Amino acid sequence: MQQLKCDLLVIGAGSGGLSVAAGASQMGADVVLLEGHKMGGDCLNYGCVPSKSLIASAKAAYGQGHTSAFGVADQVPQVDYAAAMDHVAEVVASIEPMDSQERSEGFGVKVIREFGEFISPTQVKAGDHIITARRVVIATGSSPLVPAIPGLSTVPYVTNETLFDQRDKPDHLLIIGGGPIGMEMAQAHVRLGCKVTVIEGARALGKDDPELAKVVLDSLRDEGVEIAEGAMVSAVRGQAGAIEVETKDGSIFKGSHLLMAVGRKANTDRLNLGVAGIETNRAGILVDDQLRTSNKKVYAIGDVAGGMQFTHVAGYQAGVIIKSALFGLTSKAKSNHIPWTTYTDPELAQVGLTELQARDIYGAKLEVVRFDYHHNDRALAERKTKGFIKVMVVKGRPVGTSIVGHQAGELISTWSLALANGLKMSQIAAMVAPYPTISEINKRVAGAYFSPRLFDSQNVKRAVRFVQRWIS
Ligand SMILES: Cc1cc2nc3c(=O)[nH]c(=O)nc-3n(C[C@H](O)[C@H](O)[C@H](O)COP(=O)(O)OP(=O)(O)OC[C@H]3O[C@@H](n4cnc5c(N)ncnc54)[C@H](O)[C@@H]3O)c2cc1C
Ligand SMILES: NC(=O)c1ccc[n+]([C@@H]2O[C@H](COP(=O)([O-])OP(=O)(O)OC[C@H]3O[C@@H](n4cnc5c(N)ncnc54)[C@H](O)[C@@H]3O)[C@@H](O)[C@H]2O)c1
Repeated sequence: MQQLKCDLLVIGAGSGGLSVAAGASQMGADVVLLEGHKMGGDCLNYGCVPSKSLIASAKAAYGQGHTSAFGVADQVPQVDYAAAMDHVAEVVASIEPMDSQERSEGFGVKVIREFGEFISPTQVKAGDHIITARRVVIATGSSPLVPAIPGLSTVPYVTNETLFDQRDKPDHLLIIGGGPIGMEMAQAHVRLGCKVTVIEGARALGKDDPELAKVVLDSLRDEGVEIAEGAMVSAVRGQAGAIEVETKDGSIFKGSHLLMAVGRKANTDRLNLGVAGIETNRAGILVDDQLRTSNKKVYAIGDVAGGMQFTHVAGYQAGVIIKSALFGLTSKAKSNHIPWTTYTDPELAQVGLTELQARDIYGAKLEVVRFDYHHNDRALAERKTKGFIKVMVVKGRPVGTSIVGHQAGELISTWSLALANGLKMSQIAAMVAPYPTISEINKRVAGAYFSPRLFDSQNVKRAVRFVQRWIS
């Protein structure tokens, strides 16, 4: 056994772990990073990158069939599913160097390609190394949850970890779960020429404002995706090419392939957390607002910490703990300014409170302002007029923003900035956006907040009449 000592031991080289290790090492800490599987974790290998790359193929296919409104004849897209998946693999490969062992080593990090497990509150064993660290960061991510549905273990199915290895185009893809994975992959596959059925036990896109989710779901249905909601799966049977999914009410859905997308399970199994006094619940490792576990020398970040499960959250949390682990400063993680986007077409983006949440908290003090895409000139030029923004405002400051429409994921960052810094609607209204851009929507919705105050106010009208009498 080789004994190692370090300032910071990071377990898991995904979105969170890579950021902590690189940041801490470049600031002078002695860092060891463990990775038992692929460098880059879920986001690079099985998550964000492959899914957005496949969505890009699907968008290209859809685009070919929808050009006539622009004066260019529609084409029937000739989709080569295997080639689309090869494009996905190429994109992953092009990003791999950014997350590689060599890059981390370039920052001075010692990388050990082994799974780690605690053998004491401050010691972790990885292969033939025992590492003693001043502070440990657990960033081991999550895996697809595969529930014990009767019959599931007897049929072939894919998860996000195997979907992108597939080269045979599914004739009819059944997807269990209508969350972001299910809905993004449903639209991608229908656009690539597959029949698609989504079977969702509750409400599809259930974490988002239902008014906005409906715009996305209607679009997907218009494109041919069958979406069954309130359809909890109770049994699965069949064989490759002929799969049947049964729901609690006795409905049966038939398809050729099956994708399981029913949520995530925190990667804690291999860690031997008990020996380190680290507590967990169903969602993952329990952390306080400084991301410390019940063992105060150990932090947990990213998906394994059971909160919002996004790459940008893991990256943000990495920054939070670097401050406290390296400089001993109190550093708290906030969540009110964390946005998320589901990359369907139209996109669906949220930051802060939804309308329902804001109404629960603020009641009559809440004002909701809206602006529709069809009033935006660029959206009209591009024929992307579906969608709207709504901003929840309390005493002149936004407390949440929801956007459904073209580039919603790009537009939402402005509102994260506003929430992170407690900006007022007047500060958003003071911004000037270039004409004609989709981003004018952000300014116009702030304008919509002030319009009734300016244009419907008798006081303003009286003041203008008064001043006009006196100026020459
Ligand atoms: C299909 C899909 C699409 C997604 N799309 C988006 C998106 O568009 N935008 C977005 O923000 N998020 C997206 N996500 C979520 C995003 O991928 C995760 O939130 C993010 O990867 C979490 O980062 P992490 O560092 O917590 O974990 P990971 O990136 O998963 O890294 C964890 C690493 O730890 C390693 N590991 C586990 N146990 C051990 C151990 N004991 N010892 C050593 N190493 C270990 C694993 O092998 C892995 O490499 C998507 C997820 C999926 C599944
Ligand atoms: N664009 C993005 O940022 C993006 C994209 C994909 C995934 N992600 C991340 O990955 C996480 C996981 O995504 P997900 O879609 O797997 O999970 P999810 O938890 O968001 O959705 C899973 C869905 O499956 C349903 N379900 C569970 N059991 C079922 C059953 N037996 N029968 C029918 N339906 C059932 C649930 O009601 C839920 O709606 C997301 O929460 C998100 O954090 C992010």
